[in-house]
Amino acid sequence: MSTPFRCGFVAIVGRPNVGKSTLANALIGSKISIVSRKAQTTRHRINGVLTRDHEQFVFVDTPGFQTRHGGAMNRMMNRVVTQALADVDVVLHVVEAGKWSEGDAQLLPLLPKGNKTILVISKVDSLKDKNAMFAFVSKLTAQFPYSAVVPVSAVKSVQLDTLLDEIATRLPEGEPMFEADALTDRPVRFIAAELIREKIFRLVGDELPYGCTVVIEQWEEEGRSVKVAACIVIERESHRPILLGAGGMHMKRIATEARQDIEKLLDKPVFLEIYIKVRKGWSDREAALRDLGYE
Ligand SMILES: Nc1nc2c(ncn2[C@@H]2O[C@H](COP(=O)(O)OP(=O)(O)OP(=O)(O)O)[C@@H](O)[C@H]2O)c(=O)[nH]1
Repeated sequence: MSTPFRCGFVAIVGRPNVGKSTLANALIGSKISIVSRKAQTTRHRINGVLTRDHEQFVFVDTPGFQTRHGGAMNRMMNRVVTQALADVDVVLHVVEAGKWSEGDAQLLPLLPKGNKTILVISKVDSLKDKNAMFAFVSKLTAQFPYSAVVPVSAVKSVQLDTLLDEIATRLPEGEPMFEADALTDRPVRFIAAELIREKIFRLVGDELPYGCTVVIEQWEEEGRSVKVAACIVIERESHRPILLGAGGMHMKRIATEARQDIEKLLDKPVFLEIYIKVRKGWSDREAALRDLGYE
C-alpha cells in the first residue's frame, strides 16, 4: 500500500527573540519567492511552504502576541492568536534553551492542548551546561501537556529533520495545496513593509517602547522600476527623533537597507520614500488597529 500524502498548517509561536524566524527559514530552507497558490484554501497568511515526498508543510504566521500593553490591543491580539492556533494542525512553541521567562509563560494559556502542540527548545548550540537540559525540559513539560519535545539548533542544523518528522505525523492526510516549489504567497507589499519594520527594529527597536507599524501607502510600477511610499506610524511625537537619529542618520540607513532588500526581492530598481506619522494612542483603539490591517 502506498504511503498517503499529508498536508497541513504549522504555526510557529514563542516570545520575541527565541529564534522563530531563523527556525522557519532553516526548515523551509530557501529564500522567499513569490508564487500564487493552487486554490484559495486558507485564510491564514502563508509564511512558506515545504514539500517533501510524502508531506507538504504550510507554515503560517500568527499575529504578534502582545503582553506589554493592556487594553484593547491585548484583548484583540489574544483573541486573534487563539483563533489562529485553533485553526492550524500543528503548533510549534519555541522556547530558548535554558531561558524560560515570564514572556514564555504568558503564551501558555493560548496554546491548544492535545496532540497539536510541540515544544521546540531552540538554540541548543548556545547552551553551556548540556546537563541542565533535562531539568529544563522537565520543568516545561510539567507546566503544559506538550505532545512532543524536540531540542534544535536552527543555526547548526541540529535535529531539524527530527522536528519535521514529528510535525509530519500530526498532519492530516490530504492532497498538496501548493505547487512543489512554492515558498510563500505573501503579497510583495506585505513583505516590503516587513523588511522596513525589520530594519527599524534592528536599529532602534530597543528605544521605541511601543514599537511601530509600517503601512505601504503607494506602490506604482513605472516601467522597469517601482515607486514605493511607506509610512511609519509611531505612537508619540517624542519617538520621531529616535527614529530619525542625528541628522536623519537612522532613517537614511533604514531607507537604504530596506530599499536594497526590496530590490533584491523584486529584482528591479526601487524608489523608496519613507515618512513618519504620529497616530496618538493607536495601540489602544480597535478601529485604528483595523485601519492599519490588524483585523
Ligand atoms: N546560537 C543560536 N542563535 C540563534 C539560533 N536561532 C536563532 N538565533 C539567534 O537568535 C536571535 C533571534 O532570532 P530570530 O529568529 O530573529 O527570533 P524570533 O523569535 O523570530 O524573533 P522576533 O521576530 O522578535 O519574534 C538572532 O540573533 C538569531 O541569530 C540558533 O539555533 N542558535
